[in-house]
Amino acid sequence: MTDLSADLVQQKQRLREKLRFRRKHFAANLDGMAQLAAFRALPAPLSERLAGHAVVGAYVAWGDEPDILPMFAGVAEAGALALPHHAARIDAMDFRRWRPGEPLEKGPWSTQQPADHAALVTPDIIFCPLVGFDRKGGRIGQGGGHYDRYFAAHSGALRIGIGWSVQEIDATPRESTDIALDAILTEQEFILCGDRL
Ligand SMILES: Nc1nc2c(c(=O)[nH]1)N(C=O)[C@@H](CNc1ccc(C(=O)N[C@@H](CCC(=O)O)C(=O)O)cc1)CN2
Ligand SMILES: Nc1ncnc2c1ncn2[C@@H]1O[C@H](COP(=O)(O)OP(=O)(O)OP(=O)(O)O)[C@@H](O)[C@H]1O
Repeated sequence: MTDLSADLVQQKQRLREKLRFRRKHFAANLDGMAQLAAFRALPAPLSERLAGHAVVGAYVAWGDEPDILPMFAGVAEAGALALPHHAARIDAMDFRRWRPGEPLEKGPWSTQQPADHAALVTPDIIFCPLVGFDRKGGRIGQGGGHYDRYFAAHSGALRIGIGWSVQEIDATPRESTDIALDAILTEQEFILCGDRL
């Protein structure tokens, strides 16, 4: 690792700690009505994409992440919802189909995931949880590089970041392996980045 990339990794780690703290306090102070209203409706450009039976990659909220599954109730009933899955910590992240009523299991990173025998699918559009973001589509995740590697291997899938508005920063330190988001959805706005949507 060069000194420059070591420095970027350190900068990102410091930002992650600060942003997780902000996210925790924001989520703890959201009142019940605000919780109910947040992330319940898809912005028009996204619902148009989903109408064509696109396979949607979402996630089961963990800790203070926004819960987005209610937004995809119809998609899930139609059998077009996929969730991240890890066979083991050393294995790459993939996506498995999941329908309401099917079991979820605790994965090797403690997140809830479909059973190991669930069908492997490739989402057309991926909603990924953020630790931090900027308006140009820069993203800070958990730090494992799992989404970065998945995005690199599946560059055709649309990438939508999900976060609370307080997770915004002016600019995220960018490593060569970072892949920009196409859009970001917060409880307040839908931010388009790039020209794929
Ligand atoms: N809800 C949700 N599901 C998800 C993710 C996520 O961030 N949120 N993932 C996103 O990749 C994948 C799971 N992978 C994860 C990898 C690392 C950590 C994490 O918090 N790591 C801690 C250290 C944990 C440890 O070493 O024990 C950290 O980086 O501080 C979380 C999830 C797939 N599913
Ligand atoms: N396409 C890739 N191929 C190989 N290594 C990668 C790739 N993408 C990321 N990495 C590695 O993963 C490390 C962590 O990446 P980064 O700090 O960007 O994580 P993150 O984006 O916060 O996490 P995630 O992608 O899981 O949400 C990077 O320093 C890099 O070494």
